[in-house]
Amino acid sequence: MMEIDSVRVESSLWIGNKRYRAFLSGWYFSWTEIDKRNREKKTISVPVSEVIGVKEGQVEIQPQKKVEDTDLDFTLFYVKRGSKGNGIGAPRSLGRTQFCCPSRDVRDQWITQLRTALKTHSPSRPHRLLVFINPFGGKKRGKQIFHSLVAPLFELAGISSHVVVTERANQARDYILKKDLTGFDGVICVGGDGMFSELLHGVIGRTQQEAGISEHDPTAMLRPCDLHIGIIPAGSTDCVCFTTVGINDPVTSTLHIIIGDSQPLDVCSVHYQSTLVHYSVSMVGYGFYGDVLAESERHRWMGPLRYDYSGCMVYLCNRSYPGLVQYIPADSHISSPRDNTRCLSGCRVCSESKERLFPHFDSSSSLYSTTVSQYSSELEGEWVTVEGRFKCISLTCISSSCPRSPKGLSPSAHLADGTADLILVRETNPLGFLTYLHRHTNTQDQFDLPFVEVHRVKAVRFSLPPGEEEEEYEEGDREIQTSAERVLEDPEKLSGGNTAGHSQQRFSARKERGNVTTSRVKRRGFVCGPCCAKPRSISVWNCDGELLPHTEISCRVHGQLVRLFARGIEDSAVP
Ligand SMILES: CCCCCCCCCCCCC/C=C/[C@@H](O)[C@H](COP(=O)(O)O)NC(=O)CCCCCCCCCCCCCCC
Ligand SMILES: Nc1ncnc2c1ncn2[C@@H]1O[C@H](COP(=O)(O)OP(=O)(O)O)[C@@H](O)[C@H]1O
Ligand SMILES: [Ca+2]
Repeated sequence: MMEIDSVRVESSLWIGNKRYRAFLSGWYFSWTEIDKRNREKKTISVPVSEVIGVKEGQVEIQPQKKVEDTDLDFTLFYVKRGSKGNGIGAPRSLGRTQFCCPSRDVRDQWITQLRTALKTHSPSRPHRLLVFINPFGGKKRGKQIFHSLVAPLFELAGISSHVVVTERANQARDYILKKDLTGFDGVICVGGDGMFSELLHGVIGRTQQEAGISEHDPTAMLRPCDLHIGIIPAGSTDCVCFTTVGINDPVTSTLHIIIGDSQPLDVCSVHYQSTLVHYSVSMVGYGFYGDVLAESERHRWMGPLRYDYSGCMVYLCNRSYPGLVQYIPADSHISSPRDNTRCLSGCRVCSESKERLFPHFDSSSSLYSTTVSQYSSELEGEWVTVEGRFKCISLTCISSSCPRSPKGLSPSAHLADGTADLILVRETNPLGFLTYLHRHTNTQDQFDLPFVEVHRVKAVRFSLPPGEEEEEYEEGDREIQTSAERVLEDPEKLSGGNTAGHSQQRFSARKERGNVTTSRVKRRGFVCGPCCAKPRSISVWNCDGELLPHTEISCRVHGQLVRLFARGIEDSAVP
């Protein structure tokens, strides 16, 4: 018999030939084995928010779909936590349990009750998603990963998707900026950090355009984006996925998307004079990381290995670069890059940051006050100046961990605290620099070296020493337009109003990818490869895997600007 009251649903059920007592109460669905003497044995509990679907009959979807429509059975699919895989967070897989009921009536009641609970307890699940697949990312397995691993799970969960297989770089970004997105609850990329970056630019640009905020204005307070971004890892580094989920596994990421997990993320805007150049989440890097990226673009055919090969080549060149770095420190009472903490799921530092970042947010109506200033007070503070020769300069909003470096560029960085970590590695001997690099891969502290310093910051700017002035690019001239400008053919709609001059900027760091050719960034005194004869004094910025066309840039952190379908790293056994 089935007992139903306002707080609890209960009945006997069978799994195979074993009898269970099943309960649905509050947020959990549980089943306890009852032995022949009516004693309770072990209980399995699944949060309703982690149920993927409830199907009539005996249903299998792996290794292939099989449905046997029997009267007494129903099959429950849910998120199952696996043991540690090859990441720093636990992988998730699809759990499946087939229940047999005493009657068809009881079966139908269980299905109805479970589906109602699912609707009540999972209000933020997506129903319709826009998916972009880069067929050339990473090992070129994007399409296969989506169709074999992701699509069957979406179908099981009742999520419909519109799929776009990209044919050119920036197609996904332009689509988000230009097309009607009504009805979509999120945008998904199947690819690497470059594809994520396209979605990031599309979503931020579109939100600012709709809010009438100029992305070019370095002091403007950007509007946080409602449309969630999901990442199915199928690229080379997949740093954003690894840092926000703890593992690069397409099934784990798909399950986070289905249950509508939400993880806010800091974003850094990079400006040249008063023009927006790029947004970054994982790394804005000059010196070593810039040179590695420039070199690796020539070896794209090697796939993900190109970074290791180029890393060795650039390491052997043993270069350092002069520069002037200025930064505005973040409040050191809140957190520090050397406090040995990790930003884990439900992080206190990040949740307490929300109020500080959005003092004008009205949580009762989920609205931002339109009467308050569009300009951020976050930029208040003293600029600190550091001058010298550097092996590398890196700025990262998040820890930027990846399989190559499981603790990341800055292990104690926070995903959503409104700050970034600035790492300055001064000129040193090759063994010293190798020690620094190697410490990214083990438990030793990479900041505990005399030539390394790290600062938690809100903004950074970089300039060359006098006499090393910046040059314009000559190659493959292309108009630079920001996200908003691409969509808004009518610039008057932008309230910031300083867009007119920006399309004059020349952007010639032209890159074409995948099956197309790659033309490298060239500048005087900058010759890629280990074979260069003369020392170079200017490197190039690597911004989340893109080469920037400018050297004297300024960067600013925008706290919790976007949201991912993720929940941070849950495993406490992180290195
Ligand atoms: C001796 C071992 C050294 C290991 C050093 C590991 C440092 C790892 C830091 C990782 C920071 C990752 C930041 C993320 C950047 C991505 O956004 C971005 C784009 O990714 P996508 O292609 O998937 O679109 N990726 C990158 O720019 C790649 C940067 C990768 C740098 C790796 C360098 C490997 C260096 C190996 C040096 C070996 C020296 C050996 C000398 C004998
Ligand atoms: N169809 C396509 N052809 C060429 N380039 C593309 C295409 N789709 C996306 N891209 C670009 O390829 C770059 C790399 O893609 P990504 O998915 O990040 O792979 P990887 O991690 O291997 O670099 C991205 O910057 C993206 O803009
Ligand atoms: Ca941060």
